[in-house]
Amino acid sequence: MIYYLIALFIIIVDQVTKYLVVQYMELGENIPIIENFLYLSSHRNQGAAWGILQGQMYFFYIITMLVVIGLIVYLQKLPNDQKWMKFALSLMLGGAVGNFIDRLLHQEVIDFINTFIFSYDFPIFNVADSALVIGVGIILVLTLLEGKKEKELS
Ligand SMILES: CCC[C@@H]1OC(=O)[C@@H](C)C[C@H](C)CCCCC(=O)CCC[C@@H](CC)/C=C/C=C(\COC)CC[C@@H](O)[C@@H](O)C[C@H](O)CNC1=O
Repeated sequence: MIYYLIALFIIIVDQVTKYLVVQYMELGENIPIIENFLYLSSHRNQGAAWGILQGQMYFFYIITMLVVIGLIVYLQKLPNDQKWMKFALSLMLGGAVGNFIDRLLHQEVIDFINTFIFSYDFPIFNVADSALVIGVGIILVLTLLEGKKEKELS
């Protein structure tokens, strides 16, 4: 149950930050937070990561629905001792729903976090994307650790 509250928290933070960007920033406006590293840039994306599949909303609705159903089934099935795994799934659930709301309401996703990682202009993203990527990252680490443990045991 707590995991749905985490997902809900992610959705609220995601939607509130997007609301503030829409309300208080012009499209294309750039606000430097840390020069040459972190900027707030009001941006819209009709696609997925790196703007792939622009405008394919029905595809995104179907994929996101499958992702959300998969995450809920997995959250229900996993034993309660798998806290980190369930935490990662709840982050991804919140992220997927956050972007889904944008796609349903606006047929595009609101992005505003603009970072220059090693001077590479990484695509502008949002809180939902961050939750998704962190969730994927935690699952990757858990899987690697699991694999390592098995190797030591065998
Ligand atoms: C994070 C997944 C993208 C997110 O997927 C979603 O919504 C899911 C729930 C539904 C999609 C329809 C299906 C997944 C597509 C998978 C994908 O795309 C490959 C992703 C790899 C990933 C490694 C795990 C890289 C990460 C990139 C970025 C995130 O950096 C933090 C750049 C984000 C910017 O391009 C920004 O404009 C994107 C915009 O906000 C819309 N966001 C989405 O479509």
